[in-house]
Amino acid sequence: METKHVDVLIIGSGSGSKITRPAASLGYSVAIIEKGPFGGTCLNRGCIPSKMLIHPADIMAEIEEANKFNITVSKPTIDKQKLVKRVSESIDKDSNSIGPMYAKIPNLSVYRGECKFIGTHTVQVNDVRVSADKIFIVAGCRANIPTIPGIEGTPYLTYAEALRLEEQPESMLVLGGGYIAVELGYYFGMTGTKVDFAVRSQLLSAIDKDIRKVFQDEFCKRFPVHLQMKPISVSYHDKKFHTKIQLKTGEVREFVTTHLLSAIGVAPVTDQLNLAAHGYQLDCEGFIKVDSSFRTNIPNVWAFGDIIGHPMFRHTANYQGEWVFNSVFKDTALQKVGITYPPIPAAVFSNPQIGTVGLTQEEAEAKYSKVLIGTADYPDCAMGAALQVDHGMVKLIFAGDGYELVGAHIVGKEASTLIHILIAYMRCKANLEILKDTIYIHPALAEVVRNAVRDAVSNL
Ligand SMILES: Cc1cc2nc3c(=O)[nH]c(=O)nc-3n(C[C@H](O)[C@H](O)[C@H](O)COP(=O)(O)OP(=O)(O)OC[C@H]3O[C@@H](n4cnc5c(N)ncnc54)[C@H](O)[C@@H]3O)c2cc1C
Ligand SMILES: NC(=O)c1ccc[n+]([C@@H]2O[C@H](COP(=O)([O-])OP(=O)(O)OC[C@H]3O[C@@H](n4cnc5c(N)ncnc54)[C@H](O)[C@@H]3O)[C@@H](O)[C@H]2O)c1
Repeated sequence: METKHVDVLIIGSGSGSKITRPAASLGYSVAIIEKGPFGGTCLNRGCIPSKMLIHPADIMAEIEEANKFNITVSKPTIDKQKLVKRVSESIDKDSNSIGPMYAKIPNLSVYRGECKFIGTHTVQVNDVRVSADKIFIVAGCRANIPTIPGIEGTPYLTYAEALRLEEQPESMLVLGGGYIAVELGYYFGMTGTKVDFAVRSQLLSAIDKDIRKVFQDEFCKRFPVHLQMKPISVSYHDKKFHTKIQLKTGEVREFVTTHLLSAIGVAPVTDQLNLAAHGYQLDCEGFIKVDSSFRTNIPNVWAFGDIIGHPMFRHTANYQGEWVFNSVFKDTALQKVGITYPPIPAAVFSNPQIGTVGLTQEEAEAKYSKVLIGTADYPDCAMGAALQVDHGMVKLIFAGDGYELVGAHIVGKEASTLIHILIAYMRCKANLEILKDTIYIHPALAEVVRNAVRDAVSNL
């Protein structure tokens, strides 16, 4: 068995990349271990391919609505095989460019394979034992395995397979109502597949209730969504899934579909890493417990990204990685202080889109005695009329004596972009007065933000 000792070991090449090259460029001996393609979930089976596939779905949705603008378009067709091939090739090219880039760094050793801990500071990958002075565990999550009776052994899809599926599914049942369900289900639904959604509770439960309601109302106009259902059983024969679901009414319905997409959350890969056996503290769901400086309970071992739990976004994992690098290798006093996050935003790239930052109304009301809400609807602003939208909403939440902006939520066209005005305002701790004393471009869609501010003022 070969052994190797390095200064710095990183497990996972997703946001682990925030440590790998920067640490090597400081002259440390560095090792990176990756079991899959370089670039992690976001590049290979997450953010990037999903958005490259959702964009054509958005085009299909625009075409569907073309008649609103007196444009007649004949029914569009989509070459699914070419679309998915193009997306996969583009991603593989990016991912394959990382290895040669790493190979040029003399003090960086690269190990391809699944590693597991065999000591607190030692892992085994293939037939090599690697130990390190400093270890960064950035190994992410995998899709949750559904436990519905009969599903085991059937060719159900998770996001990883769904994003590479070149064939055109005739019909699909989507299990789940979170981010992946509404994004990938929308993609399939708009590109030729008959999609039904089976949701345990409601769509996007973490989103502010008013925003969620607009989303749910619109989404349910497009697709059959079965809320508060309970899966009973799955069987697969004659190339069809037979999924029995108990609906809210108590009725048990069988859905017969060519495809079944399971989108019921993700779980950390801490079991595969054998962490508990070596004294690493995990929470009840298996995520690594870290303090506010991302230190695990084992000295000189840090963890960040999806493997430490919510929020699980690439932008937060990257932010954490940059903070960890800076605080461990540069401004070390920060390790004693811990991270203070700026406002954390998120977007749902479905239809309608959602952009959100800060507290929901429920969270704000639980935290502050004084809460002021302002809302405005897209159709009531000039650009809303030009776009002929019949839905869309901005909701602003101000709190405290000075009415600081503590939450902002948007559902509707361009929500993932529009929310950035409010991310910046929140980052600068802007209050109602500042948002009111701002000139918003006329007649940009951002005027709907101005209208929500005016509504808050009228509610004072
Ligand atoms: C379908 C989908 C769409 C998404 N869309 C968005 C989006 O639009 N915006 C957004 O912000 N986030 C999105 N996310 C979430 C985002 O992808 C994750 O939050 C982010 O990738 C987490 O980064 P990470 O570095 O923590 O983990 P990962 O990117 O998962 O990296 C972990 C790496 O560790 C490797 N690894 C694991 N175990 C081992 C082992 N034992 N040995 C060696 N290597 C190992 C894995 O192969 C992987 O490459 C999406 C996720 C999915 C699934
Ligand atoms: N746009 C984005 O930023 C984006 C997009 C996709 C994924 N993501 C990230 O990836 C993570 C995983 O996404 P996800 O959609 O799988 O998870 P999620 O946590 O968003 O949603 C999981 C859904 O599955 C349901 N569920 C859970 N267990 C179930 C069970 N046993 N039976 C039936 N339903 C069940 C939940 O009620 C929920 O509706 C998200 O938390 C998010 O952080 C982000």
